[in-house]
Amino acid sequence: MYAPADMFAHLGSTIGALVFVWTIFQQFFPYQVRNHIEKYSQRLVGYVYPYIQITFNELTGERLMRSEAYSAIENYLSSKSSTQAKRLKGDIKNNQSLVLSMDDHEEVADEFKGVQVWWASGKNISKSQTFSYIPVNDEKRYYKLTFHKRKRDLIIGPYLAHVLKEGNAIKVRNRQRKLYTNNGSHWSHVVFEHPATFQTLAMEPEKKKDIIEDLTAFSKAEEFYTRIGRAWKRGKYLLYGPPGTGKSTMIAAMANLLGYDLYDLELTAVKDNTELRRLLIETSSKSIIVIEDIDCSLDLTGQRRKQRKDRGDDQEEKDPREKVPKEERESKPSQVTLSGLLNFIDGLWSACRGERLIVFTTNHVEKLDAALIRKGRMDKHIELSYCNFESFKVLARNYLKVESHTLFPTICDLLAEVNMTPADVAEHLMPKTLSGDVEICLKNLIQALEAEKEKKPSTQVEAKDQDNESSDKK
Ligand SMILES: Nc1ncnc2c1ncn2[C@@H]1O[C@H](COP(=O)(O)OP(=O)(O)OP(=O)(O)O)[C@@H](O)[C@H]1O
Ligand SMILES: [Mg+2]
Repeated sequence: MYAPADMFAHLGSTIGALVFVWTIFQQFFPYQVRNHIEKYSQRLVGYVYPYIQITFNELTGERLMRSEAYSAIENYLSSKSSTQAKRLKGDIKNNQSLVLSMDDHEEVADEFKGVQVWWASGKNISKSQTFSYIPVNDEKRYYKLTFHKRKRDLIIGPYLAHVLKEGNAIKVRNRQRKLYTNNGSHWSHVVFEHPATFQTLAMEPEKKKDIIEDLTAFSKAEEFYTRIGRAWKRGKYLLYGPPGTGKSTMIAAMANLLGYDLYDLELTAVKDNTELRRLLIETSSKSIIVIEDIDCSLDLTGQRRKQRKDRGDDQEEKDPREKVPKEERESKPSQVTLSGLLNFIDGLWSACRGERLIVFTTNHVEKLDAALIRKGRMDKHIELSYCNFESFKVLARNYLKVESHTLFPTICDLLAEVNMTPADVAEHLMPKTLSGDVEICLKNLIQALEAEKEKKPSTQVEAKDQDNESSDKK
């Protein structure tokens, strides 16, 4: 055995000797001979070395574009790198989260169906010496995959497909999402950054769980549909409830849960069915198309509503919560019809790939034509309603960070009697001072609920009765 100092001295002299031999070899053997020797020595190594290596370069093609495979592998390896590699590189992608990847000349191991593989990162530095004032980056990075040659079929086939699929899925999750709005017949977009999540959404836990499960099942059904050879099923949701009950908030939470883009389709700006068709075709996959306030944005009920109006029993203008004034709607008759909309939704996309979710919202579900909401046309009807005690507890947790309080029973009783939207409850729970005294906020809410109770006892009772009626119908 060598002592450590001796060992280093020995190693040093061995390396020195090897460098010397290599220099002599390069000097005295012409290029062709060297090439031959290298070729045969590699072949010789191939007979004894039982591993296969595949290199994935970062830059490919003539124009040296960034390879999609390389970035998918980088994403795939990011979680493994952060637990295994000793030297890491950090970067913030899409203004969102910190993404870690392994630094050059690091190695991480992975396992697939019991088979071990190794990924190593490396870089080649180009020898071309061009003179330039601007520093030229001549480093060419790559990932090298090493595995046993007996497992060739498994790794080249299923494993690499798995790596690319997972890597792309991570990319979709981390990508910067967009909120599109149609400006007449064209989509324009801004970055979508809404903080809403299902966790912060005030709603009965059971109902919330059911929606989350439905959405997750929808987003994962792609493989199933491809396997059975059917066109991708589109999810159609109808969200209804009074203003301020969280319909728009829930749509943002859906987009955040699934990692989808949002298309806010303003139907009043769409001239006719042809324009609507173009807008819908232009939407990308993995997106949610939102059509807000369908009862106001279109004459969706077509003839039926007209006939009712002729009979003189149209109650619309009496409703103070109507969003678009009636005159405005009449002065701008939209050519988009109910049948046009339903036909597109049901037929058009059967030829397109990719997941799309369509969400309609309305404050007045009772005004919609039965054809639009009948079973089969919509996959799910979700009612968002006034704040009850369960929803209040979510808001109290979000705004005040409290799970329980001596004032909770009073609030529970009041909420059972008074209709207040989650938006209004949230407004009262918003701490007015930096110290955010919980008791002051809860007392504010109690005061507001009591004032509401005093104010309109008859209206509240009517509204409750109506609620009961509509839930009986369902
Ligand atoms: N269920 C809820 N959970 C959490 N916050 C809510 C909820 N409902 C409303 N809010 C709060 O109230 C605000 C208004 O809610 P939102 O815009 O989602 O209501 P809406 O149902 O879409 O109303 P409208 O029918 O007028 O479009 C939101 O910014 C949110 O902070
Ligand atoms: Mg809304």
